[in-house]
Amino acid sequence: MTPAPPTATLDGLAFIKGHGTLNDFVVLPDDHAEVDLDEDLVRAVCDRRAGLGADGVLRIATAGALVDQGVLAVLPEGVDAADWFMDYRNADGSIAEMCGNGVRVFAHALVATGRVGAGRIPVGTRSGPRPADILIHDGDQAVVRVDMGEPRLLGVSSVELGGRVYAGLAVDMGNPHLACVVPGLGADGLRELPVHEAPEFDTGFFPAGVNVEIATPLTDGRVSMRVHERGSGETMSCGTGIVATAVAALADAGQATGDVVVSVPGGEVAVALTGVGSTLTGPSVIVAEGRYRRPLPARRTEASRPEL
Ligand SMILES: N[C@@H](CCC[C@H](N)C(=O)O)C(=O)O
Repeated sequence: MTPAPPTATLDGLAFIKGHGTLNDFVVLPDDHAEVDLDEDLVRAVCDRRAGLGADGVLRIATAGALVDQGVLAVLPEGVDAADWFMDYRNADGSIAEMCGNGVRVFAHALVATGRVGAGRIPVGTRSGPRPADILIHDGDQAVVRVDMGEPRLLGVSSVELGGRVYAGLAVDMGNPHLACVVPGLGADGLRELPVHEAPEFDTGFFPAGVNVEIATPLTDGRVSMRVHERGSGETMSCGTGIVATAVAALADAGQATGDVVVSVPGGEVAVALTGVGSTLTGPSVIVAEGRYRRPLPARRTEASRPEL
């Protein structure tokens, strides 16, 4: 008897690799949401030795296809079925509601692959629409501004990291953040902190986990920040965390609105807080495209299900 063929296509999965200030992603174009993007597959793709390596996966699909395939229960408010939807997964396979750097790379990939033209791109996310404007597009490099919506202040909480307690402002950017601005901390001191270690947070306050930012106070419109992301560990940048940090740094300085440049290990990103919304402007770089060849479980359809 001939053994059953693997459920993968031998050609594997088409992918694009990109990053936004070194927060790196594998982008999977899957317009009709046919790939069974389970936790094992995401972890394997993101594995930095046995896989392609990334902080997260961005599946490109239409919002309608994700609903039809049962990946989304309903269309998030403000997202249309025909919109391109950023189906974001952390490196550990968990799903997150939003990813700010991801939206920049996602929008860049939509343009680079010809799915959309220039102009305002309505990107759907689990937190609702996050429109992106490509300000500069030069092949594999782009500068993208993302409308990040209104940050919601949730109160104050604290984390323990490396034996020290840090107080912070809890900010909902569609996903949860605790942005800790540390009095007297400078960029050199920030570099020494053990942000790679998992912070201990208040699970009552953050029942679904939290992304933790440690930042210097605002000086001349700038802050430095490091982040420990839920589901990915320490990353070189986090767009939603950058906006949350700008909110906390401005609040610490007695302001609710303003422009802040946030310096992260992976580069610099600009935030504008208007009081009713926020934008994030920064780079996107596409570094590779190819095919991921590890055998993949195909989504079973009635047509492909073997007869018993
Ligand atoms: N790096 C992202 C955030 C990704 C999701 C986050 N780890 C979470 O679980 O909420 C960004 O750029 O915003």
